[in-house]
Amino acid sequence: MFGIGTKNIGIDLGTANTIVYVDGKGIVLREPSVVAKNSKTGEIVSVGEDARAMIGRTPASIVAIRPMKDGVIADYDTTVAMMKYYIQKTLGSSNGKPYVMVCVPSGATEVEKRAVIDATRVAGARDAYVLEEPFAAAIGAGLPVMDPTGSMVVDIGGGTTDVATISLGGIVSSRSIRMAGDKLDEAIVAYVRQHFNLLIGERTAEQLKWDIGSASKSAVSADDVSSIRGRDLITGLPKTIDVSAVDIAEAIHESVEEIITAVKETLEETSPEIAADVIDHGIVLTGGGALLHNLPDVIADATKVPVFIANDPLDCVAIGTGESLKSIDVMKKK
Ligand SMILES: Nc1ncnc2c1ncn2[C@@H]1O[C@H](COP(=O)(O)OP(=O)(O)OP(=O)(O)O)[C@@H](O)[C@H]1O
Repeated sequence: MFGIGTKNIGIDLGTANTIVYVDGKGIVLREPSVVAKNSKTGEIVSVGEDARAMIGRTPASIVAIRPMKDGVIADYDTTVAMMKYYIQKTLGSSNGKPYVMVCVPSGATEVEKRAVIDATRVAGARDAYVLEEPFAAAIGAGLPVMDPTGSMVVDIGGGTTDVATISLGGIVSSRSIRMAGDKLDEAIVAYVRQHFNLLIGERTAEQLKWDIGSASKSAVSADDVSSIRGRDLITGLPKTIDVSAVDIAEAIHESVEEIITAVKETLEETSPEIAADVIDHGIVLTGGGALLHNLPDVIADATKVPVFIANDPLDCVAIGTGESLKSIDVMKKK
C-alpha cells in the first residue's frame, strides 16, 4: 500500500496501540494492539480497531485478545499474526522484506527482547532490531539526546511507565514499572464494583479515565459527573449510574502515586550535573498516559521540577523509532 522499495520500518509495538513508521514517509498506521480469533479454529477474525470494538462483546466462538501485556509479548503466536498483518498492510505488495526497528520497555529482559526480535522476523522482517522505549520517546519528543546535557523523559503507556535520564546518546539512569494506563483502568473497575456494586468493562473504565480522570483529587469537582452503564451486582440487571471526577481521582490515586515514586527515585539516582540540567529543561511526559488531567502539575509538585507534555505524546515512541531507522545501517554491520 505504501510504495515499492520502502525497506526500513519502525514499529512501536505497544500494549495498547501499535504504530508503524515508514522511512521517508512517517507514521502510516495507528491501530489498537488487539486481535479477534475464532476460539475453535484459531483463525484470525479481525485485527486492530475492529477487534478492539469486540472486547467484552464476543460470542463464545470468538475471543478478542490483547497479545501484549506490560509492554512485552504475552501471546507469541497472536503477536506474530498481528505484526504480519500490519507489516503487510503497510508495505502491500512491495518486493523484499523490510528491516524493522521495534521498541521495548527499558525493563525488558534479554529473553523478552529476543522474543520481540524472533516474532518480528517470523512476521516478515528481513531482520529486526530493538530500541529502548524511553530513548525513542525522548527522540520523538525532540529532546537533545545526543548533546552533553541531561534530559528526562517519562513515557506512560498502556502497560509500562518508563522513566529515564538521557545524555550523550545514551540512557544514564532508568526505571520501568508495570504500572500505566491499563492498571488505572483496572483500578477504576475495582473501585466502581466496590463502591457502587456495579460491574463495568475495561473499555467503559478507560472512557471514564479519558473523560473525567484526574491525577489530582483536589483539582476536580464532585459536580463533574459522567453516566456509566454496567451490570448491577445485586440484581444482576443492567443499570446506569453517575460517577464523579472525585470518585475516579480516588480510584486511581494509589496508581498515580506509584508513577510519581518512580520519577522521584530516578531523579534521586541522577548525577548532580544531570539533575541540574533537568531542573533547567524540565521533565517531558510522553505516551497516552501523559494526557491524564493534572498529571504534569502533580509530578511538578512532587519533584519541584517543571513538567511538560510532549507534542503528540501518543506518537513520540513511533517517531523516535522512525528517526532511529537511520542507525539500522550501522547495526547491520555489527
Ligand atoms: N486522554 C487520555 N487520558 C488518560 N489516558 C489516556 C488518554 N489517551 C490515552 N490514554 C491511555 O494511554 C494508554 C496508551 O498509551 P500508548 O499508546 O502510549 O501506550 P502503548 O505504547 O500501547 O503501551 P506500552 O508503551 O506500555 O507498551 C492507554 O492506557 C490509554 O487509555
